[in-house]
Amino acid sequence: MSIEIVNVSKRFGDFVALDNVNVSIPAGQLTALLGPSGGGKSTLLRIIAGLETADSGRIEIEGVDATKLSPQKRNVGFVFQHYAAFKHLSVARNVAFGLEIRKRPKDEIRERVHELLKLVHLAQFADRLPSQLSGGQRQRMALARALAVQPTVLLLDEPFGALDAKVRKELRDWLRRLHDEVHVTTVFVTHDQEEALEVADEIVVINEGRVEQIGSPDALYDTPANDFVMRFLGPVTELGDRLVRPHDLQLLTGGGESGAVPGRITRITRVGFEIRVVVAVRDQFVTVTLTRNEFLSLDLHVGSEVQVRVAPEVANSVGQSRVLGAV
Ligand SMILES: Nc1ncnc2c1ncn2[C@@H]1O[C@H](COP(=O)(O)OP(=O)(O)OP(=O)(O)O)[C@@H](O)[C@H]1O
Repeated sequence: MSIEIVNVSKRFGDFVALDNVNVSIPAGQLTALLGPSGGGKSTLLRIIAGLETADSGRIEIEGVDATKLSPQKRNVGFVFQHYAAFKHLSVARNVAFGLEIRKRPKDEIRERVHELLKLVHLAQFADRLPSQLSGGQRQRMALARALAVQPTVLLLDEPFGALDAKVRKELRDWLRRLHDEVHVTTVFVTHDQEEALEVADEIVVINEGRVEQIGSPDALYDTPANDFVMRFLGPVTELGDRLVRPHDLQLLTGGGESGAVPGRITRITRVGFEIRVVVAVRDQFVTVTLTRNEFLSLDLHVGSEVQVRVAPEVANSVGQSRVLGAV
C-alpha cells in the first residue's frame, strides 16, 4: 500500500469534517475520492498533503509515518482546481520551478522539462506565458509541474472542475492515458460520479465525513454497499420496495409474465441514445430506460398498458436484488 490513512478525524469547531476515516490507497493506481459537496474529500486530500493537520489518526506514505512531516518533506505533487501559475514565467520555467529550487543541474532541468512538456502535449508552447494557454492547457502545465520533482504521490483536487464539459471529458481521457504511462500513485477528488467511474482504478465514496464504500468502479456500481452509494453512483428508480437501476427494468407488452406488475405509460422522453419511459404502477411512477431499438420493437405510446419487471438476470444476482426497508 502506498498511502495508509488510519483513524483520521478532523473537526472545524463543532463541525465534524472527517469521522474516523480508514483508507488504504494502493501504489501505482489512480484512486478517486468521490462524494457530494461538503463531504470531506478535500479535507482528506489536504491532510494527506500535509496542508491540513488531522486532530487524531495517522498518515503513512510509502511505509513512512508522515503525520507530522511538513508538506515539502512528504514528496507529494499537488494540483488544485484553480492552478496558480507564475504569470511572468514561461510555461517551461513554470514546469522547471521545483527543479530549480532544488538546484538540479541546468542540463538535467532542460531535459526533464522537455520530456514533461512532451508528455502533457505542450512542447510547442514551452515559451508562452500561462495567460496565453487555454484552461485545459494550463491544467496540463500544472500536472507537468507537479510531476517534475518526481513525487511519490500525485494529489489532484478537482483538477478539471473549472473547465467546460467537453474539455473536462478530454482531460479525463488524457489523465487516464498519462497515468498508464507514468504509473505514479494518484489520488484525485471529484464530485462527478461519471468522472470517477471512467477514470479511476478504485473509488473511495465519502459522505458526511465517513467512508461509505471502497471498491472498483464495477463493484461499486453493481454491488453498492448501501442506498447512498447506489443513488450516488447512477440513476435509480423504485419498483415496489426495491431500489433498481432504470436500465435493469424490462417492459413487456404481453400479459402474465412471472414477477411482472401491470402499469400504464405516462411519459416518454428521448435523451440521446436512450429512451426514458415513465410507467404508473399502483401509486408509484417507475422510470425504465430502453435502447432506441428496444423501444421501437415494443411499439410503445403514452397510455399503453405494459408489464414491468426486473430483468431476470439482474433479479437473480445478489447485489441488485436487495429488498429495501423504508427509502
Ligand atoms: N478551514 C475550514 N474551516 C471551517 N470549516 C471548513 C474548513 N474547511 C472545510 N470546512 C468544512 O468541512 C466540510 C468538508 O469540506 P471539504 O472541502 O473537505 O468537502 P468536499 O467534500 O471536498 O466538498 P467540495 O466538493 O464542495 O469541495 C465542509 O462542510 C466545509 O465547510
